[in-house]
Amino acid sequence: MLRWLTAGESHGPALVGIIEGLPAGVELKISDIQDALARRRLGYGRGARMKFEQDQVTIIGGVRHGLTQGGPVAVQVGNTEWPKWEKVMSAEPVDPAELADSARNAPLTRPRPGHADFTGMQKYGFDEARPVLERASARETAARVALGTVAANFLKALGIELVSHTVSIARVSVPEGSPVPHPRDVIALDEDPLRCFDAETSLAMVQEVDAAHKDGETLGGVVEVLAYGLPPGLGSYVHWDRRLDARLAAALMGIQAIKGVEVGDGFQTAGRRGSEAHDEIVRGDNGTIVRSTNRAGGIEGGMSIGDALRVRAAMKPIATVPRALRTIDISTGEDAKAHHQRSDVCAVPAAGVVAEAMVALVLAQAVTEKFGGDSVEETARNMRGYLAAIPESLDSIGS
Ligand SMILES: Cc1cc2nc3c(=O)[nH]c(=O)nc-3n(C[C@H](O)[C@H](O)[C@H](O)COP(=O)(O)O)c2cc1C
Ligand SMILES: C=C(O[C@@H]1CC(C(=O)O)=C[C@@H](OP(=O)(O)O)[C@H]1O)C(=O)O
Repeated sequence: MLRWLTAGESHGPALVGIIEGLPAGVELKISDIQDALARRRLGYGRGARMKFEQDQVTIIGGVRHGLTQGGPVAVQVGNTEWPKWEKVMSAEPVDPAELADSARNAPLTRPRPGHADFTGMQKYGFDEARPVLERASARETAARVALGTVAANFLKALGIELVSHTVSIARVSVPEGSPVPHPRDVIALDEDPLRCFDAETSLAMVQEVDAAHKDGETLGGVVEVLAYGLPPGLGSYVHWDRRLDARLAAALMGIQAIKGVEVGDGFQTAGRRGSEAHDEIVRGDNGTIVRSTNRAGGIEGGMSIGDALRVRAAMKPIATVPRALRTIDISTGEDAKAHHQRSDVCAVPAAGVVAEAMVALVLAQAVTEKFGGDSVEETARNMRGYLAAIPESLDSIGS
């Protein structure tokens, strides 16, 4: 089984990710991970930290001469700001006198609504929020994107490719029925300030972010991830926790600030009549069986159907609102304004890159389950054998 874990704090020395269960022979270079991390830093509306902090990537194990070896792959993403935090975040005990004048170490006793701060303090028995926010912070998503790169490289070797894009920022959305991007569009997408595939909508999104910034506000939005080249039959209908849609939903909901997930047309489908809700099975031009539409987002019965996969995730507005929200100072019991130093106005484009990484990890897990293999060649051979044995495979419309 493919599994993965991350460790590390937002202002610690580094984040670490480990992925275990991938076959040998997956191509992986440090620059692949650096490129993915650079994409995660993009996006109009991100805060000051993204400008000065760099992600320092080291592959600690599992890769030799650019190829995975079959063992766990461990990646470290160093925080370049660590020297400023060395005392505050030291793993070793520190003499309190050394921290007495440290503004960075000032107790965070005004928990921010919308964050893990207050309940985290109650649950773990802390008298301030620093230990909570250090791990709850979405800085951790850098490690997930690093691991997602390994998964995406594995999938690519099997002809499966992913792309993500921004569908809406606050109330500004791409028009319904707009073209969806393909992985070949990723350079154009990354050049767009909001990773939006529709230039006109992107301009309106920039204005929305500017207006929110001016008003001391923050914004959320919706991202979409597409995967092309999937074989039919990943996941299963036989049990709830084998369903591919359920596993994708859990992975997407596991991203900080994601509050809703849609598969295909999702909530819109609920408002349609049955005859307009599904994807009819018809003969394509070359005689193969195809779908007339892709409303289901490439999943039926908890399984990939061989058509393009399409999932969306809705992000709430950043909770550290400059126009600070009401809270209680836990040290005094008095009414107060929530702690605020700096923050992103909008991190939706970055969330799209993180969502892409999570989808890549879930798909890689489903592929290894279905096809096994200790080398990529063995996995590919098993997949080819399976596809050859399917009497009529699907050509995907729109891929
Ligand atoms: C890529 C990304 C960047 C984020 N940046 C910030 C930020 O700068 N400030 C902030 O308050 N929250 C930020 N968040 C969101 C918080 O981490 C999140 O709202 C918090 O963990 C609580 O959300 P939850 O209730 O879903 O866990 C970001 C989330 C993501 C995915
Ligand atoms: C550091 C990252 O995102 C951070 C996520 C985050 C949060 O509360 O989730 C808060 C901000 O950090 P800080 O409070 O130190 O300014 C973001 O910059 C990153 O994405 O690499």
